Amino acid sequence: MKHADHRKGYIRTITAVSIVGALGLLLSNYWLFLATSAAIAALISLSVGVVYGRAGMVALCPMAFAGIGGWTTGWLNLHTNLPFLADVVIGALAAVPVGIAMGLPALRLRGLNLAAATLAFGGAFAVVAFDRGFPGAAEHKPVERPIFASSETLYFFLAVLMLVVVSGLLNRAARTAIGASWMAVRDSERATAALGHSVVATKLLAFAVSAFIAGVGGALLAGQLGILSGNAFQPFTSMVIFTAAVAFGAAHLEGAILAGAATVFVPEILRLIELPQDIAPALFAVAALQALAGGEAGLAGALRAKWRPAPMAAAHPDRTYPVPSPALLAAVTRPRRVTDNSLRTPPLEVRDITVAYGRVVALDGVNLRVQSATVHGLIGPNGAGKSTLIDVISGFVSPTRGQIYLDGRVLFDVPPLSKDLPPHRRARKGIRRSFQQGRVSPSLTIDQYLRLSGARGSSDDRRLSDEILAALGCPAASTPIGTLDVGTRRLVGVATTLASRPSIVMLDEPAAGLATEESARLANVIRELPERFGCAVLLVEHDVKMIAVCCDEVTALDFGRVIAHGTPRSVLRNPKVLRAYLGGVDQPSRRPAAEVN
Ligand SMILES: Nc1ncnc2c1ncn2[C@@H]1O[C@H](COP(=O)(O)OP(=O)(O)OP(=O)(O)O)[C@@H](O)[C@H]1O
Repeated sequence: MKHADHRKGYIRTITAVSIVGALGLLLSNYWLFLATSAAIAALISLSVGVVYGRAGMVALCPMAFAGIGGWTTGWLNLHTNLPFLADVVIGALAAVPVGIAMGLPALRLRGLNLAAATLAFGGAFAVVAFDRGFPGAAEHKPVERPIFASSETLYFFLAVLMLVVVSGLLNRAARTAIGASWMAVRDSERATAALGHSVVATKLLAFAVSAFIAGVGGALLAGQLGILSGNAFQPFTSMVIFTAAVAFGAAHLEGAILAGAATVFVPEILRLIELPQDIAPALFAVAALQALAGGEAGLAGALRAKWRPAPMAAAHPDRTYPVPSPALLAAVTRPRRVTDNSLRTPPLEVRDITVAYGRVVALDGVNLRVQSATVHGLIGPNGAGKSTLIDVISGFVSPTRGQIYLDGRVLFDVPPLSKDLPPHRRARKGIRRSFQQGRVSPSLTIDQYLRLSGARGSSDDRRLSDEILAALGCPAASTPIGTLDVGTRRLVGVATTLASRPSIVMLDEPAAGLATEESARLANVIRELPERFGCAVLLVEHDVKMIAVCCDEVTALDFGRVIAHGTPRSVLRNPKVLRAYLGGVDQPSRRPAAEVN
């Protein structure tokens, strides 16, 4: 299989090199000039592919970043003796701080609002910086090309080489946790943070990389045209590149090439057949809408799905799991300090947690302790405060009062000492959770998801996580998550959580939406987690059967207060719990915050 893949790869490479070589040698200077423009436009489309295609943020200012790259390269070429390629790299780097600054609105804005902000930024930059003229324009001093790329043919080869190098680096990045975090943040920011990644850093890095790539495009444009004009970097050009990138799917190299070629050759063809060139942007906009109707991957994504169908998950009808090896158990269980006292330290304890959403008191002085290597159930009717408690522990909601202890150490304390760690830092400390809506990123393979979780760093980590996948009956790591059924995705979520060696695993209604049979299988897995992997589990579930089967201890909440705690049997028979689930005339109404004390 691998051999066949290698052979296909060689054939593709030889074909591509032959086509580029033939174009370079056979085309006239005029068509070569256009082909070079297309390669540069493809590079700028790749930059859109990073920030939109991968990270899902609508940024309409790629030409502003390209303009900074072009301006800086022109200035360096005019005023220093640095080699051309150094000018290009420094020019692209100059776009990075502006890219990061442009990423700041993306931390708060999304969709149309972000599009409007970035478009306005591109417009302002064009007026303030580019319309005043590029270096060398006033003196009519063009940027000097390097000797190795002095002719149109050689410059075309240089532009194509840059495109291939940048695309290769992006493909490599896609296989790391950073690349996976871009895709994950597009699917769910909360889930990305819960896996230990800062959403702020992930988004800003996507903007920085995108600005760098567009900056390389602008720098190459400076070498191609010699003297740049502000016309090339207007917001309208940004929108044309963006729509073409969306239509063709510029997250992939082939999509970026098609987008680059379309933005250059479609207007040219329209001119040759004596139609107005201005039709081209409208055509791209229609194509982009068409592509968005079929998903966000564009034409290239759709063709990839057709020609390279994702491997389907191997079926695990009976899910009989191999017993984990002692080495696996030792590796997964967090090393604890070996004193008698620390052996009794509960992995998670919350005291007096109080949360109010305006006048609604969601949690009112909740105390809960999850003992080492146990499953602790958290039950209660709708609105009892279960998810809020998990949100508080994982850092998504700040309580007004209370303390959280992780492995006996203070994680959060209000008042008097306020220690508040953001969700991604809590995840790195060993608090891992799932979400009610099941946010295991469908854009990633299991392997990428494990990387995102920090569970594929070393070869030992890889062996461990593969063994955990097998132990839970999950498919192989290369399987795309998008091809898995809901139940298997949940198991992948649990496996990923375990592979990151957490102190505490919090599962928020893992059986929601599962068929009875799937739910029973999942219950078996959860019940065995402490024994098989030595971890502690906090399980929020409405499925009473699952609670009875899985849990060592249960805490029941109602109206944000603990109404019962003990063994599953005692809690599930407790009259207060029965009343809370069945409702009744003696149910207290939810009291406003002002009345709590
Ligand atoms: N963001 C919010 N703003 C205002 N009120 C909220 C918010 N989130 C939750 N609440 C309220 O807090 C209370 C507790 O909600 P929570 O989602 O924690 O309950 P739950 O026990 O998890 O319910 P379910 O079983 O339906 O998921 C509810 O009254 C809910 O309406």
